[in-house]
Amino acid sequence: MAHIWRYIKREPKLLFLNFIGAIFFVLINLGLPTILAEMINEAIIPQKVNLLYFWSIIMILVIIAGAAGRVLLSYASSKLTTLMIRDLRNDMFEKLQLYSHEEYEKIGVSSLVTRITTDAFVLMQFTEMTLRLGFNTPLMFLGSIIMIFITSPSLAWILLAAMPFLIASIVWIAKKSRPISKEQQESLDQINQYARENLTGLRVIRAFSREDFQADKFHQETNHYSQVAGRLFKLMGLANPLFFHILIWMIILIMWFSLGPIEAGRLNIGVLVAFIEYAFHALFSIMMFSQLFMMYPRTNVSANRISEVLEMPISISPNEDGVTETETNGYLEFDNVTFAYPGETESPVLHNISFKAQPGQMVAFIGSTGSGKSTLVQLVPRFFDVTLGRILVDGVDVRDYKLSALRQKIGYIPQKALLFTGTISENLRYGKYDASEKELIRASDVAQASDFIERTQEKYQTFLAEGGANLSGGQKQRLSIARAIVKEPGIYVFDDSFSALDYKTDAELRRRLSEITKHSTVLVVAQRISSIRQADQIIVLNEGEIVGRGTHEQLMAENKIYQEIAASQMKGDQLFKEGDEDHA
Ligand SMILES: Nc1ncnc2c1ncn2[C@@H]1O[C@H](COP(=O)(O)OP(=O)(O)OP(=O)(O)O)[C@@H](O)[C@H]1O
Repeated sequence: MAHIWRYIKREPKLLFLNFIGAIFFVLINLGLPTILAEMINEAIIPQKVNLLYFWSIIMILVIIAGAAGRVLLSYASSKLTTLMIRDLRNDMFEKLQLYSHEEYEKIGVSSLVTRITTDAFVLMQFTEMTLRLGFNTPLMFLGSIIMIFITSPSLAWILLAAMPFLIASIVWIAKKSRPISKEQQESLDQINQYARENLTGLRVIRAFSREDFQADKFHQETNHYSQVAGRLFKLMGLANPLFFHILIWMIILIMWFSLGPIEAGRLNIGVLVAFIEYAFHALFSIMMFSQLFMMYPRTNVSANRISEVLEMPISISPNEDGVTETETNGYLEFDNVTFAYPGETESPVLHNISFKAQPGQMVAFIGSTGSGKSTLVQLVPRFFDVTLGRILVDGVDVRDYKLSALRQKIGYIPQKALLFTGTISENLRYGKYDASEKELIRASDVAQASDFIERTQEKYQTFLAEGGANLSGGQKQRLSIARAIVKEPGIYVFDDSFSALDYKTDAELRRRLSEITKHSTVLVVAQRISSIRQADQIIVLNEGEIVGRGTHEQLMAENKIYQEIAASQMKGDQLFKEGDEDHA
């Protein structure tokens, strides 16, 4: 909840206006019953028409002034709230930009989306209500109590008797609603996750005809949500009738106990009406305040979820004061690296990995699925940090770099090509926003992408739908490779990025790539031996350990696992035949 204050105190002028509006509103409302009492006693009962006009005009003026206070209050509270939610969401987004993979995995992407949207909205609603009711209802309550003791202290006990009932009901409802609110938000996370999975995996779902299965899962969760929401609504729905019941009983008691004093001439009708109004205001203030109180548990759940996002310790800090300049560019060394995924320290996925690579060289990684190839190359741009050992880039431990400077040196091409909504040229300039048209064309040429780009009507201005959905898998991969080439990095990391290319394109791309990477180090994770056979060094991984290293020829001659991989991909002589074609 400290977040709310942190944001709204940034706007002291609006906060002041809010306060003034609230005070104004309270003073006017406290004045009205007294004016009404005067009107009844002096004008209505003695039937003095002139005085009736007089008091009516006073009353209208006071009501208009009250409305102005209310407008001021609404303006200030809504403005403060919208500014708060804007800044809060921006801060959450900025924090998310700093998250490493570990933090994303801890909370989960769907939950993060709910937190930045729905939870922030819950906080916004609560803040708006607090600003609107938080000041004036306690003031109104205190003012009404004072006026009650001034107008008719003998009846004040009725109000005091009603209050414990009211407060007990509010506390009971608030207590009950807290766990239900938590369940509701968690169910919303789940709904988000199913919706996300369904939308991103639409083709697979259709190909396997699993629409009904997915729909069932979704319906089950939405049913669960509606049950939980129903329980919450019921509880909240109970509040108003309960409160009004207490109010009505209080008014009946006031009437009952005022009969005697009126008969005896100790109380007049005007004062009785004012008293009822003040008592009503006092209890109504508690009721309004209780809305905040009852909303608090739900808001608290959302506020905690937001705090978790904002206060999450970042495992890989941006290291703003780290190294930014090095003498060389592209030297890489893994020095006895062991790595376990966060929370799985007992079972490392990489063990004692050591190798060196230098500009102009290509180092390739091959091994069975799950042997740790992708994990290994992802340690270079620090998507995760090593558990033991160190990784040196240009002689400096990657942890000592300013993170952005380290990543600037690396052109990472992921397994699954991801493009952004926008034109092809915007996508290609992603790593170098000031790249010239010529640079884009050259990179696309090398990446074997220019052919299909040239065939499109708008060429480099062709608009790509979300994630590049209007392109084929191979086209996406080629653009993703071209994007890295535009950046001209010292180290290229191809994380199985040739898998969607046909053999011919793959071979041509590697040939062109070797021309432009004379001064860069190239790391390649591959499934196909044909993609890496000309590498200067091939590292064979098995269960996270290096079980062989050398050139293709050396490994074919002496490494059993490599031979098995080769045999499983194609018959030996076929492999050599294709290799010969490659060399030609
Ligand atoms: N984010 C993660 N959290 C925990 N374990 C993971 C994570 N990513 C991968 N692993 C595990 O690490 C091991 C190595 O995975 P990795 O993706 O590096 O293998 P790979 O050799 O690249 O496989 P493939 O060729 O199938 O892509 C696997 O056992 C995998 O289950």
